[in-house]
Amino acid sequence: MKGTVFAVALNHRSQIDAWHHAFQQAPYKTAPKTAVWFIKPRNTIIGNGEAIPYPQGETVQSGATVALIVGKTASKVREEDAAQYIAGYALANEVSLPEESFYRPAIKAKCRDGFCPLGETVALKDVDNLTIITEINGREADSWNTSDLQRSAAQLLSALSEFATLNPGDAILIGTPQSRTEIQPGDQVRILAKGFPALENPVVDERDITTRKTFPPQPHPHGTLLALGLNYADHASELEFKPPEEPLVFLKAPNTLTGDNQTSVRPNNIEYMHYEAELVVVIGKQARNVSEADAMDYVAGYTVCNDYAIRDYLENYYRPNLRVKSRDGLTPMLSTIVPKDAIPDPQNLTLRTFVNGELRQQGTTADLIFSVPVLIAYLSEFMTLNPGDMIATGTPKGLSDVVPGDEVVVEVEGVGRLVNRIVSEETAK
Ligand SMILES: O=C(O)C/C(=C\C=C(/O)C(=O)O)C(=O)O
Ligand SMILES: [Mg+2]
Repeated sequence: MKGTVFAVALNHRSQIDAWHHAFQQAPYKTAPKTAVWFIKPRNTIIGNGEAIPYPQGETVQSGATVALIVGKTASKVREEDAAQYIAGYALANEVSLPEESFYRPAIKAKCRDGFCPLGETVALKDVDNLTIITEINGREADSWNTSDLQRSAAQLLSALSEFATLNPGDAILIGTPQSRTEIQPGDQVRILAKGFPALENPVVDERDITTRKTFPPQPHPHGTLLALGLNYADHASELEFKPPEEPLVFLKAPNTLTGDNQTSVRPNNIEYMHYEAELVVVIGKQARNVSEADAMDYVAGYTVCNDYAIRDYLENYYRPNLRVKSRDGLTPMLSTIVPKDAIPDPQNLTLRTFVNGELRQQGTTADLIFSVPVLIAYLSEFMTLNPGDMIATGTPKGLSDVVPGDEVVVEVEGVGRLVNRIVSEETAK
């Protein structure tokens, strides 16, 4: 799979029923109004026949589904035109630990190594009434029909392309029912649907997997972009949150990246477009189960990003939804990496944001709740970090709204200074 694998949560009617009570809780007290997106990063993707690694002591659930495969660059596509942008479909398995909450992106449940088997692409016209069967060790364990989805594949492509340009090879997993099939080491998981070759994967205790997928050491910015929410206590309290007890990690797709001296679009009819100055750590060497003490050996260097958020679009589900944080061009990042050795102490750098020359945000990485080594140890405990992967470490207090015409400069001491200008949707056309 050469593209980004997007996935949608809560798209099956049985999930809406099962989570009904949770949706009524504060602060939103309503079901999600828009599709709830997340990403299956590159460490999760495996092919037909490859082993699904089973993390010891966890419950693992198979989630048979279909992936829509994008065939042509798609931006703001209408539902009725969606078919022109679809190359075909492939069977997929959205493997997950049980979903205990839809409040956070559940990276630990969904983004483990090998948790997204993907089959061969088939040029089918649509998958709107497709029965998907899961067999475990040759016996049928589950069956569901795509007609029970809330949004069809065409509707999903249209909704996602509204804020994220999709490229050929990108995929969208169209959803799974609430009930999933538990799998165990030694199981053979087979997914079947009419018109598709079977997708078959053995489940293997992850301690028995000796080879890990490597990726070419692509230059920044093509790795997986992980980002921290609320990693500075002063910023958490500014948003009226308690500081987190565990890192709150979410993912951003490549469509959101742009460079220095570029423009970013403020959507019409919103109130909160917030800049976020962040130190970005770039991984230099494959990291899995790395201790805090060794973590810095895996760092190539540092760069700077502006993790813009359209906070109007926050919903209380898989927060923050990609619609808030992964919009086209809304993550400016410097293309230069300052080597690790040039920054003796990444835990003592000043971050600043200037809007039209006025200092609006200032903080120091000394206030990071979870430090760089802690984050690398935390992530590598359940996923392989590869060269080129990036960790945006979060932003300190000092958010304010920015509007078309504003020049926004974010800087991290010793690492760099990144300039961006805000434009309106009309100017961007
Ligand atoms: O968006 C929010 O309200 C908080 C948040 C993410 C915050 C950051 O990106 C950050 O602190 O840098 C969230 O995950 O909900
Ligand atoms: Mg941020």
